[in-house]
Amino acid sequence: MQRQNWQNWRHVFKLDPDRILTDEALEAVCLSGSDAIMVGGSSGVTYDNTVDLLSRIRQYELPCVLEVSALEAVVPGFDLYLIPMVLNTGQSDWLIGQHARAVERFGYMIPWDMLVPEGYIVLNPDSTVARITSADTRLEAAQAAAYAEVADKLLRLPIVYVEYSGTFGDLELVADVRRSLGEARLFYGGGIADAESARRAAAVSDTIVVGNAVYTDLDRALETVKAVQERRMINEEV
Ligand SMILES: CC(C)=CCC/C(C)=C/CC/C(C)=C/CC/C(C)=C/CC/C(C)=C/CC/C(C)=C/CC/C(C)=C/COP(=O)(O)OP(=O)(O)O
Ligand SMILES: O=P(O)(O)OC[C@@H](O)CO
Ligand SMILES: [Mg+2]
Repeated sequence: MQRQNWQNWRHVFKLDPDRILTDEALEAVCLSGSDAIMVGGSSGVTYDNTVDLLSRIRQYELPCVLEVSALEAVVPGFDLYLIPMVLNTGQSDWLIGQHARAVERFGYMIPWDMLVPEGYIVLNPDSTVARITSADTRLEAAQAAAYAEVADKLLRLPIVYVEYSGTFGDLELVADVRRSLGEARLFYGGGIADAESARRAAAVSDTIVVGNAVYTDLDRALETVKAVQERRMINEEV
């Protein structure tokens, strides 16, 4: 069980149970040297397609965590469960309402030490996640940093996730968010498609998340792992 290690992750691939990935592609992803696989998506995620993807990933040794986006698709057998809470949503359901219903439903079955909450700041207005959660994506850097500070210092969430799903984000904003954090780790996701974008995003965050590129240009997606590892080696030498 690898559940304690998430704080050291520098690179994660996010795989969507609702999208098709060949066995060869999955093998390349799982043997790439990435720190973990996160299973998740904001739509079309079901119990069956999540079980299917988990069982395929389990042929490999790397940690596999579920980012819960739908109550009916919570599947046992993952190493950890990441629980998104959208900080800049217009509807409290996506901040805490669905969570309360999950607790009503799963009750005493919840292994709390396997759950890690993530404070999401959703910033691409054209993403499915922004539409579903009615996120206020027009935040200035100072506003995003303030949300992050609340998450870190007041709510004490261990992860702040700057989510630009589908597009490469404003890295100056991301850097401002990072400066506002104390204990929380900063996850960045959105539009990382090659070594260069991975390097740039990794310079202003703790963990980078690569999703779409796996499905659109796998070879370049795989280069993102090496880019982050090179950076890690340089940091360890300094
Ligand atoms: C025994 C055992 C294992 C029991 C299970 C214990 C457990 C884990 C219980 C659940 C506890 C709990 C509190 C659950 C929360 C339930 C829930 C549904 C919360 C809401 C989460 C939320 C805010 C979802 C909104 C969407 C979101 C933020 C999804 C994250 C993934 C994401 C952003 C994907 C990218 O999406 P998109 O922009 O759409 O990109 P694609 O179009 O490419 O997909
Ligand atoms: O799909 P991309 O744009 O790589 O984004 C990754 C991840 O942050 C999505 O939740
Ligand atoms: Mg999806």
